[in-house]
Order: sequence, then structure tokens, then C-alpha cells
Amino acid sequence: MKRLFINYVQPLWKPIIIGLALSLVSTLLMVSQPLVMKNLINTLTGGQTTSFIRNVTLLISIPILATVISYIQTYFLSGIGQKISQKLREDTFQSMLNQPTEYLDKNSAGSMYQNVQDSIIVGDGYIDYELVPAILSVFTLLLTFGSMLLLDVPISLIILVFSLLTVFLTAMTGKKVKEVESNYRDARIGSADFLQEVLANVRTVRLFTNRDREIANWKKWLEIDRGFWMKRRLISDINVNGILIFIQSLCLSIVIIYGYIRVQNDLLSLGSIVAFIAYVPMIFQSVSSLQRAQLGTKKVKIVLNQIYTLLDSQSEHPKNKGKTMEDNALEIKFKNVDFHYPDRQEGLIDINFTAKQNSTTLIVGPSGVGKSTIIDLLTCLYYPNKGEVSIAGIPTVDWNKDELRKQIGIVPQSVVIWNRTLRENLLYGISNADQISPERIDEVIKITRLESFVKKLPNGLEEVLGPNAVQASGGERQRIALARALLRNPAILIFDEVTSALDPILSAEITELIWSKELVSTKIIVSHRLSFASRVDQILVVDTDGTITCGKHNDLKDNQLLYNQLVMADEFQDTQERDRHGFRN
Ligand SMILES: Nc1ncnc2c1ncn2[C@@H]1O[C@H](COP(=O)(O)OP(=O)(O)OP(=O)(O)O)[C@@H](O)[C@H]1O
Repeated sequence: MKRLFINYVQPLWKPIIIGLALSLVSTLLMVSQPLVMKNLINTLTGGQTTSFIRNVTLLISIPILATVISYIQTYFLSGIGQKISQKLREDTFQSMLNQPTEYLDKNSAGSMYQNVQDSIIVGDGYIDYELVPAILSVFTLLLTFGSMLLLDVPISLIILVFSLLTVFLTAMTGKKVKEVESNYRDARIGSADFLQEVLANVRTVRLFTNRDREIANWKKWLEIDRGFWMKRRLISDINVNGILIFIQSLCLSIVIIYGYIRVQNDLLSLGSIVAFIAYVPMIFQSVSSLQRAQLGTKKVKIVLNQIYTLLDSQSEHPKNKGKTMEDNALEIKFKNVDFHYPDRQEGLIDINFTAKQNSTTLIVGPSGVGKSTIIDLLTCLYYPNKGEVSIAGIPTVDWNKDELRKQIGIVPQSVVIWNRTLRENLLYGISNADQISPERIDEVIKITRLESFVKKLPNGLEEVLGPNAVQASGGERQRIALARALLRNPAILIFDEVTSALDPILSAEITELIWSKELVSTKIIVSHRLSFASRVDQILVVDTDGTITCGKHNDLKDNQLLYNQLVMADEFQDTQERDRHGFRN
């Protein structure tokens, strides 16, 4: 369903009506001001003292009252802008978290950040400073023209012609705005991407002595930004200021000259001329507001279209849809599965295997053949192009993704540690975290050999680990990830190159842990290391052509060339590592 701005405005109808009613009153007051001036001047020439005092009192009190009312009205209407932008940001953030994996793979964090933050433009700049003044301007224009027609029809028509001329001229340059605005937005996304990437990796910049080049790159982005900014200013200024000031002065001069002639011919009072002189700037100010709003609408449309496309795009998991876990055995089955990533030709071909409940499967193969891809298919990050992946007898496409992922604990290759406390990191994503006892947390910390790490932290489990978790070494990060997975008490445990950052002793300890009685679950282990290959229930050897061979260690070693090569390479690496760490006699 294509979203409309009105959907965001509708729930706020009450404050909108109050705000608009107040606006109408304050505009009425302002528009009545020139009429009071006219009466005042006419009473001056007529010498009526009571009317004079009444008009002076009105002249002073009207602006005070109008200011108070417009203050309250601004409060209401600003609040509306803020609420709309808050809701837009909320929805955009939510939609980012629900985008299909393909979207996340293609879009940088910077552009996603920009999409969420862009909604601020709608609330802060547009509604407050452009849309609301434009609505007030419509009131002003209607009331002002009404009052002017009562004073004198020919002069009112002259002012009307000049106002229309302004609208026509500015509309001509307005076409350029869309193009410039779109380019400006792309440049902003580009520079946000750049900043996000470089600032997140300052250490690498320093280590590679690339500081000067990154500064030069940043300067280029600033130049691009400045160029588009200047273009925007130029177009807005020609539109709103240049044309408007010129036509307003011309109009005012003609009104004064023609008005003077009509006064001379007794067709108009002097007071009416003064009123017209006050009305002309009001009219042009309102036209200017409308112009600004028209330009603003063009800019905001670009942002909103982008946001709506996101909000309306297909979510990776429609809420509350899909099957949930029943009492089926949690068997994993790949049946005739073909898969390649979008925009890729090669991929996995005709994958068939079954991982029985509580069994252990080892996935091996050379780098880049698709071992982690099998995990992506298992965790519903992607779906097969052909064939079927099923868990507990339910095809992954039919699962409620959240329900399925709650059954899975994953220790990934590159671990994400949040800039939150160690406790929050360990309990990350566990819905019933408050029901996990301190004893269980201690137990898992012990199992994953994290005790000495916790002791080192000044605030123990409550220590905030800092940006990039600098307090944790590679091995410690891996063990945090392991503890995090265990605390989920998952039915399926996935280890993706879990020992890659560990020294041989720790690696052996963690490997032992995988076999410990405490870890009862269906285990899928992706690893280059084969030290425990003889203990697993089955091994999947992924070949460079994307096919797999399934079997047991001894059979594969004797009959499968690639596996045999992998075993030899692993033994060689093992010997070297032992040498390096002095494990040899
Ligand atoms: N999201 C993606 N989009 C496009 N291609 C991808 C994506 N993820 C991985 N690939 C590509 O798919 C192939 C298989 O990647 P995968 O990560 O599954 O390999 P792997 O066997 O786990 O490798 P390694 O042992 O080095 O981790 C690689 O060529 C990789 O470049």
C-alpha cells in the first residue's frame, strides 16, 4: 500500500484544528490592522477625539493580542511537525530492521542512517517553517484581498495582477529545484557513507598511514556538498527574494501613484492609501511564504518518496505470520537446493543432506565455496532458488522468522560486541532475559572460560565494553559470542569458524566444549580445522563447483580427493602451529 502523508497527519486532527483556528484569529487581527490605520488617519483629518482614542487603543492592542495568539498557535503546530517526524523516524528505523538481507547487503550503514534521519527535515524544517506559514499565508491572502476589495476595487485588481505575475515567474525557475535537490541528497548520502566508514576505522587509517588521503577525500566531499548547497541557495534566492523584491517595489510605486490620482479625484480617502501601503508587503510576504512552501514541498517530496519506498518495500518477515515451533523433532533438511546470491552466477548446486536432531555436522571446504552460505540459508537470511530447506519438517519460507531464530544460537566468524554492558552483551536478544538466573550466567561464564576476563573488568558484568569493544581481545570476543549463544539455550547451535581467533590451547578447550554433555543441541560447525572431524556424525565437503559430498571422516579420507587434501593441509598447519607454540618435544 502506497503511504500518504495524510496518514501521518490524520491522527493529529485535534491539535491541527486548534492550531488552524488560532492561526485564523491571529491573521484576522493582523489584517484588520491596516483598516484601523485607515480609520485613524480619517479621524485625524475629521477631528473626532473619541474615535481617535479608540483607534489608537486598537492599533496598540491588536498586535499584542495577535502576538500572544500566534505564540500559542506556533506551539501547537510545531508539536504536530515534531510528532510527524518522530513517527516517520520510528517507522523508517523499524523498516530498516525488517528489510530483506539483500537490501542490507547492498546499502551502506551511512545511507540507511541518512534515510532515518532525513525524516527530521520533514518535521523540523518543512512543517514548521514552510507548510505552516503557507497555510497562514492562504488565510492572509484571502482576508487581505477581501478587505482591499472593500476599500477600492481597481487598486485591488492592480495588486492581484502583480501577485499573479510573481507566482508565474517564480514557478518557471522552480522546475530546476527538483534536480538540484535530488543531487544534493545523493551527495549527502555519499558523504555520510564516507564519514561513517572512515570514522569507524580510524585505527586502520592510522596503521596504513592513510590520514592525509582520507582528509583529501573528505575535502572532496565537502566541495561537492558546498557546490550543491550554493546551487540550492541560488535557486531559492532568485525565486523567493530577487523576483519578489523587484515586483513588490514596482507594485507599491504604482499603487501610490494611482492611489494619489484617485484621492485627487475624490474617489479614495487618504486613510485607504495608507491601508493599501500596509497591505502590499503583507500580500507579497504571503506570496513569498507560498513560494517557499512550494519549493519546500518539492524537496520534501524527494525525501518522502525515498522513505515511502522503504516503508512499502517487502519486509523480511511479515509480523506474526508463518508457522511456529511445534513438538516436531528439530531435524534440518536440505532437499535439491540450488542457490546463488543476487547478481552472482555461481553458487551451491543440488545440495542434499539431513542433520538429525542433536547430531553434529561439520561443513568443510576451501575458502569462498559457500560454507557460510549454507548457514545463511539455514537462518533464513536467504532462501533457495530451487529446492527446499526445512527445519522440523517446515520449509524455512513458511517459518515465522523470529520463532525460528529463537531456536538458533550462532557463534559467527566476526563477532559483534555492542557498546553496552557485558551483561547486556551476554543476554543480547534473549526475550526472557530477566528469568535467567545469576547462577546460570556464572555457569556459562565458567564453561566459556570467561571468568578471568570478567575479573579484569572494573565493574565486572556491569562494565560497558566501549565502542568496538576495545576491552576484549579476539579470543575474548569469540568466547562472549559463545556464551551469548549458550544462554539462549538453543535447539540448533551454529559455529562458524569459531576457533579462528583462538590460540591452540583455547581452541582445543573450546572444541572440547562443543563436545561437552552440557551442549545438547543440533550442532552445525563450519571450520577449516579438522581435528575433531572423526567425532562428528557427518561431514559435508563443499567443492569449488558448489556441489557437496556427504560422509564420515574415514570414508571421505579414503575416497574423496578434496577431503583428503584438506586433511593433509590441516595436519601440516597443526604441526606448524604446535612448533610455533613450542608444543613439540
Ligand atoms: N551477500 C553476498 N552477496 C553476494 N555474494 C556473496 C555474499 N556473501 C558471500 N558471497 C559470495 O559467495 C561465495 C561463498 O561465500 P561464503 O562466505 O559462503 O564462503 P565460505 O566457504 O564460507 O568462505 P570462507 O571459508 O572464506 O569463509 C563467495 O564467492 C562470496 O564472495
